[in-house]
Amino acid sequence: MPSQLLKTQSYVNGQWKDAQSGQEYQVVNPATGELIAKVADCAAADAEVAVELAHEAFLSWRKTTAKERSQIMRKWFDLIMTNQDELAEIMTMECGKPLAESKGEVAYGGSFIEWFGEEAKRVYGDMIPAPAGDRKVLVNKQPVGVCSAITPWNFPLAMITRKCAPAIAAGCTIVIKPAEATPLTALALCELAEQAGLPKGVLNVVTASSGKEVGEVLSTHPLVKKISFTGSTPVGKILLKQSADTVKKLSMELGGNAPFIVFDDADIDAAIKGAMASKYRNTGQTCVCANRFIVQSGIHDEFVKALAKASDELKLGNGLDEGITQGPLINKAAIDKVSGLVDDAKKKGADVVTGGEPFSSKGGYFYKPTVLTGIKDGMDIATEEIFGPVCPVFKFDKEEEAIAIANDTPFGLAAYFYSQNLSQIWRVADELEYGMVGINEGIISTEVAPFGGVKESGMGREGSKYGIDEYIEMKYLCMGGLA
Ligand SMILES: NC(=O)c1ccc[n+]([C@@H]2O[C@H](COP(=O)([O-])OP(=O)(O)OC[C@H]3O[C@@H](n4cnc5c(N)ncnc54)[C@H](O)[C@@H]3O)[C@@H](O)[C@H]2O)c1
Ligand SMILES: O=C[C@H](O)CS(=O)(=O)O
Repeated sequence: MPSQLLKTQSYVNGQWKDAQSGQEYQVVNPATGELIAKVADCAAADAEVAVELAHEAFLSWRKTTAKERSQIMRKWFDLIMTNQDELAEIMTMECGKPLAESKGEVAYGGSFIEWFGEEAKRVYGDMIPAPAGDRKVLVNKQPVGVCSAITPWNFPLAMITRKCAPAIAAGCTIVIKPAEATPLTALALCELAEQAGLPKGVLNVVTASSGKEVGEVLSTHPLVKKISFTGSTPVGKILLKQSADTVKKLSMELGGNAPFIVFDDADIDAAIKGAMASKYRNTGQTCVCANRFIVQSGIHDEFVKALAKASDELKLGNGLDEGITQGPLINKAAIDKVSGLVDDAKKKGADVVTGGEPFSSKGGYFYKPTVLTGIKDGMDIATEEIFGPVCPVFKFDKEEEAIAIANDTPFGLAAYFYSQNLSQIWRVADELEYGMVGINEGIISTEVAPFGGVKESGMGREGSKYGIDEYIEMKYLCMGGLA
């Protein structure tokens, strides 16, 4: 187990701190159930101190030049990539994803620091042609102030850097509460930020066994001007309500229910490749995983057969072991949720083509890769975000049916479809009510593109040239009295 980067205390104002209460909580490996570490279990008082110190740091950090911020961020990115293996090992131990996926996430998460370190130098204001000769009209862009972030367990590094990178690049400071299940990767990031020269109080991580108490401070404290949340829609709604009294700037990256439509003319090999990549990434535990397979009747049976065959070839086990391509689910509650959805579907008439039950392994929370057909309205799996390695397959005949099924959800994060007909591609891309659409591609996330959803999948965008705007306020200056 890597020692240099393994930290178990909160990181506040450049110091490693126990919770004021002295309380700790256990972080366990979901593949084995073994204890990895005991971590500071902070509460409201710890979060309040972090916010106040982040505010103090903001008063000086906002006065640094974009170039100074950019140079520190570049060093931080370089250190993350130098420590990629160690960070990946910590990540796999606490969240279970196979080591190769963890290494990929380190590079993906690091790319937000690299990207926004560059974007820092391109936050341009405006000089607007004035409506009268006695004045100048300008727009000045300034950092929002102290930000807070609350993040999920499934991408323990990337969901943090996708928020702290634009915030820090813009000149803000930030207080982060990582998911209770995966605090160690977040704390390791702080160690590397300190080595890169990030001043104290700019990046702060407050660990806690529950989000409620610390989250309440981070969503109501008057010194916090912006909250960025990534997680489930129900929790996002709680934070939206809690943030209202102080009218905070908001970014919400919430739940998904991605349709994966396959038309008769699709390249079936490409569709299977995309389906496997999208569905089984992080053992089906990502917000953009294909959640419903909607397959045209002409290609349905061939697609189902190929999907089941590829699913059977996945190798379940401890993500640290060689050749493992499917890790555990994050905890017992996740196993119970996925089992409940599959059992409900079976009871209501779905057929199990492969899988359909937990995979018994000592201490770990494993579920067999599963393909179900005959999915109908009324089955819970037809509407719920599965967050596990299960492929429910709907069959359709006409294009408009597929679009209606795909859009029939309160969610609107990612959608995918496979077709080789250009007119159909433009028609379907226009009609899908989602923030992001993969066309003949199952893996679409990148730091250069705007990531985010519509409807109850959230608001705002992360990454891309748009991502830094979430941490900027525009100030209009009218310079009058000029002869
Ligand atoms: N849209 C995206 O970019 C994106 C990315 C990753 C995950 N997700 C979504 O996140 C969910 C899975 O992640 P999860 O299980 O960690 O989600 P979750 O909503 O249960 O927890 C997310 C974070 O919120 C905190 N939290 C929980 N209750 C809280 C409360 N009352 N007040 C304040 N904070 C609270 C948790 O401690 C955790 O840090 C899925 O719905 C997935 O779709 C979305
Ligand atoms: O789970 C949600 C993440 O945002 C997925 S991704 O890493 O951005 O594709």
